[in-house]
Amino acid sequence: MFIYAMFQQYFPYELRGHAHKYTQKLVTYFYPYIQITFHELTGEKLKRSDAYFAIQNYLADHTTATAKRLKADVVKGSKSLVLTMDDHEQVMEEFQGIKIWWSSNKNTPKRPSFSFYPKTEERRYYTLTFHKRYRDAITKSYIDKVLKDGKAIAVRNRERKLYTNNPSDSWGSSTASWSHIVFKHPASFDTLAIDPARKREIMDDLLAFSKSEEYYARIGKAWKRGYLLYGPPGTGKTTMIAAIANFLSYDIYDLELTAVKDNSDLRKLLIEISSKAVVVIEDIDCSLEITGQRKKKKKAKKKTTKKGESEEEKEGEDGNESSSKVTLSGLLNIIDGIWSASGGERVIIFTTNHVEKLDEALIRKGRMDKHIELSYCDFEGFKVLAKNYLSIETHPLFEVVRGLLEKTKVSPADVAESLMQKAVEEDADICLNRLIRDLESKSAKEGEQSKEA
Ligand SMILES: Nc1ncnc2c1ncn2[C@@H]1O[C@H](COP(=O)(O)OP(=O)(O)OP(=O)(O)O)[C@@H](O)[C@H]1O
Repeated sequence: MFIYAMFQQYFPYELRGHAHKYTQKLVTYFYPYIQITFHELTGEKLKRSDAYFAIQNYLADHTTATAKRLKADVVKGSKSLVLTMDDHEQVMEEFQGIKIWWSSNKNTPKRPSFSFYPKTEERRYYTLTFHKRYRDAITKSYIDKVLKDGKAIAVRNRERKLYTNNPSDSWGSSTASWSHIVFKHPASFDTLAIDPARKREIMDDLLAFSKSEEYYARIGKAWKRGYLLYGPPGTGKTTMIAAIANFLSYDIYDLELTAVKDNSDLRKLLIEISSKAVVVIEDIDCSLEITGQRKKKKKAKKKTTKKGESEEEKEGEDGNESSSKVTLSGLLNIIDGIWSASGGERVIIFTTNHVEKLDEALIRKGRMDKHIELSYCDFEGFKVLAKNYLSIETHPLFEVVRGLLEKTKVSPADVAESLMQKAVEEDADICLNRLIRDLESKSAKEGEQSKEA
């Protein structure tokens, strides 16, 4: 390594193309090895390239040899622990049978530098060394792979955010904007109580979407995918949204349409949404003006129903009209139009308990590409919940539960509530028996109701 340093000083040969692309210096010698250095950049320069940080992530995550010798360190701006290489530490890895050496170093400037952008005392850099006969494989494939993987690891490890929109008022004193908190929801596809085959299908769909940047560009479509989640209350729509965001490592933008004054404020909010985002509009049927059809139905109904109902419906309409003037066409124009021009990896999700009330234009394929019905708890769903809540996969009482679930309509939320331990001494038997009692009483009630009807 000493020899490299000497040659680097006296016989440097820079490949400018690569130097620009990777913020690197590629140096070759009479010696058969090539070295590339990737410098830590600060200030404005950092925006141009984050190659150094991508490599840092890659080395911490990928190099098995490194992993044993890594030390825990806290990376700037993040509270999560990240493993990094020690100064002057060297690790070796193999890529397609090619040996590659990475080393971590630092420079301390001898003289203070005067610059518009403040500089840190020390400058860190990674050096990559390999035999010059593999120059093409390394510069064309390996470095790209490292940078891509390193960036993906950064996305996975970053602190994600849950954004909600602040109400904008109709007098213009407050404008539409987002507030955020750290998003930490434990939901995952593993803990989601739905049919395993459907779960796999949704995960495959999401995965394919997240890897399809080039495909979307080629077919000339905006890189977005729409999901419509519908089903009765407590069947897991919100939980699935959290699981999707966790699965893709995206931020969530929870858009409350009734708090948006008009289409122009909606446009402002949607334009601000970053890439890698799940945009959620929950209970879309409750956001009036969006459901044009529902309004028409209500008006027709008013003439035929008794006085009390008619007044109640009128109240609902007026209330919603005064709170938001967002229209269906406004929402669609922004999603289809502006987003298409702005690129970026976004999943948009609408949820509703009443899919039949939604305007066809809103949920047609191409806008809401995937319609997912979440329904009452079946035996497969119950088994997932039993595993989540009681850590059991079988039990003699499972068969009783299966029989009751076949004749009772109960949401996963209700099943989860019955299964939940209410005291430390409660074991699986107690919780399952409680569930059985609850299911029996629900089934009896449903029987009585159907007799009355
Ligand atoms: N399919 C499911 N898998 C796992 N847990 C579930 C599922 N459905 C419901 N739950 C549990 O029930 C609670 C309520 O579910 P959730 O809020 O996701 O339902 P929802 O369909 O969004 O309801 P609503 O339509 O009322 O908003 C969750 O906190 C979760 O613990």
